[in-house]
Amino acid sequence: MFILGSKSTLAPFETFNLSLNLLCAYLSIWAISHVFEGSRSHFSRRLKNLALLDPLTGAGNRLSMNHYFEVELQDKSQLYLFLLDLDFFKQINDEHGHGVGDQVLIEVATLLRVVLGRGYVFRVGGEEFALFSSFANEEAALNTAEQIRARFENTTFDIDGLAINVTTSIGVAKFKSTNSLESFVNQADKQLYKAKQFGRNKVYCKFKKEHDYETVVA
Ligand SMILES: Nc1nc2c(ncn2[C@@H]2O[C@H](COP(=O)(O)OP(=O)(O)OP(=O)(O)O)[C@@H](O)[C@H]2O)c(=O)[nH]1
Repeated sequence: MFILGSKSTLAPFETFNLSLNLLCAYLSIWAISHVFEGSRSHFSRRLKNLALLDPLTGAGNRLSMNHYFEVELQDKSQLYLFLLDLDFFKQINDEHGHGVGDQVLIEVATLLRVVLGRGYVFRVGGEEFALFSSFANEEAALNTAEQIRARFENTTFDIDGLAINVTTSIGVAKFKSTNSLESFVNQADKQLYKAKQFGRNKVYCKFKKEHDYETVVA
């Protein structure tokens, strides 16, 4: 009580000095914590990217596909999955080397993002990609898958002066309310298998009648 009630014995200059010191200390702590917080969030972003992105192509990996499907995606009612695999990719590696193969994969991922537009691209295997997007109906989904197939057929990648052509086989699946991610992927995988089996550079899906393939799909 005595101390609280006592008059300050500090001279005005000392009071000013003390306030200045306190202000400096406060600003220093603020600046340090600010820098620390900045680098902490930078590293946490980098860690997240390392965990969720394929380091070669920058596309999402399997883990981010799971997160996207299970957590982020709210409305799956019009969802379609294109499972896309490059045809005879081993030949590119064998003929031009793994480095060129890597560059092709980077170009492929970029082209997929461009052609798909709104939608998500994940690299789920060496030369296999999973594309998720919503469409108004089956025809629209199939048309887009076919456009992607045709785009690859008509694109020549320039890799360090080498002209590289690669085609794709695509299996398409439409989401059903009973689907888990695994069963959804399996559904598309069955169609991809058919596309490979029946000649590659093709789009297959369950909801398209077999006889239509001759006319619509290459
Ligand atoms: N350059 C490169 N090649 C990869 C990578 N991951 C997988 N591969 C190669 O992809 C090739 C896949 O070969 P296969 O499974 O025989 O498939 P494919 O030659 O595309 O033939 P189909 O799929 O049957 O049309 C192998 O040569 C793998 O080494 C990668 O990250 N970089």
